[in-house]
Amino acid sequence: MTVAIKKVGVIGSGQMGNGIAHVAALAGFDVVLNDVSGDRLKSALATINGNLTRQVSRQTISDAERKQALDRISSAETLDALADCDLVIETAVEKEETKRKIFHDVCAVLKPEAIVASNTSSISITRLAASTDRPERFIGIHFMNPVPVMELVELIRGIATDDVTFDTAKAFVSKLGKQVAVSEDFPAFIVNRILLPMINEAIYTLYEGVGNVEAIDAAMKLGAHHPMGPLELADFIGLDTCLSIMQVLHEGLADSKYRPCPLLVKYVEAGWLGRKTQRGFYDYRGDKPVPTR
Ligand SMILES: CC(=O)CC(=O)SCCNC(=O)CCNC(=O)[C@H](O)C(C)(C)COP(=O)(O)OP(=O)(O)OC[C@H]1O[C@@H](n2cnc3c(N)ncnc32)[C@H](O)[C@@H]1OP(=O)(O)O
Ligand SMILES: NC(=O)C1=CN([C@@H]2O[C@H](COP(=O)(O)OP(=O)(O)OC[C@H]3O[C@@H](n4cnc5c(N)ncnc54)[C@H](OP(=O)(O)O)[C@@H]3O)[C@@H](O)[C@H]2O)C=CC1
Repeated sequence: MTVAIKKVGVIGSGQMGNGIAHVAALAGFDVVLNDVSGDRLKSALATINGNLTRQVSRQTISDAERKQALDRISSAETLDALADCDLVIETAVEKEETKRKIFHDVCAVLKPEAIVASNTSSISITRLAASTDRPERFIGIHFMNPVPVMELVELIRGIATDDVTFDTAKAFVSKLGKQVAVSEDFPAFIVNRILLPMINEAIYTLYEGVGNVEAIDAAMKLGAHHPMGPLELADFIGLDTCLSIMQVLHEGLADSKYRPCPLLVKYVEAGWLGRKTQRGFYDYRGDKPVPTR
């Protein structure tokens, strides 16, 4: 059994939030996009319009569909605007305390039957669910970046998630035209349990001087046919998010093989978070990315 989803709230309008709002609106859902920053919301709407326009120019959607999708998205700086949502997807920064505060505040305004989901990359769904008034209607819906392009969404049940919530989330993901992979609730789930240690190892390879940025990325692109090199991908994901995921793996599985590379820590401490701050393993401020090591 599923419940009807018509209106979707998206909390956090960064790269994942704008992608989730984009695909949900294109699939016919009404969307309320929330962020603490009005500037972020403006730039998220501009990004969504840019990505939709590119889809029009590639003839994957019509201009009328672009306009309808944009009309379905409203933006809000406060959580009150999410009160009549049937499903809310939190996709703010990968910090457990921030997410817990958001769930506390949003549950206070939501109708009791609304489903609450997190797009967390790594944090325990059971633990996040326990910070809400509705653990049975809480679930992990984990999209991949870039959301409009990637086919997969991981679904993660917490210990209390009920069948209706799971079936409704599954139907929602399939209405977006994406495939589901079901993961048990272990640190970083499936994709990031495998992908992030690989990225962390690439950073150790750089840290130990085995190769420079260009050599490491070229090796994995040309030698293993990865679409992006691991350092380019780390910059794309965001180095703060990469570090948070490694910390969750390290703490949650208590195994030294997940120790975040000190060089990753240093980049994050410098505020060099990758593409979103224009500097990470590459410097994006010029015409083309230049390696920083
Ligand atoms: C951290 C987590 O919790 C989980 C994660 O998400 S881990 C990250 C998972 N993602 C990846 O591993 C991405 C790896 N990279 C890739 O697959 C590819 O490099 C890529 C799809 C991002 C770009 O592909 P590309 O062939 O180099 O570029 P390009 O030809 O310009 O783009 C391919 C398509 O993606 C679209 N695209 C590229 N970047 C985009 C973006 N940021 N947003 C929206 N669409 C985008 C392009 O418009 C293009 O669409 P069409 O095929 O309809 O024309
Ligand atoms: N990057 C990736 O490849 C993937 C990330 N994820 C997960 O998605 C989530 C978001 O990641 P991503 O989009 O990359 O991060 P970004 O840093 O791009 O965006 C996060 C957004 O959340 C906003 N924000 C912070 N606090 C709040 C709050 N209290 N209420 C509302 N909005 C808030 C931030 O605003 P401000 O900047 O003003 O603080 C920012 O706009 C994380 O949990 C991440 O792990 C999942 C899959 C892939």
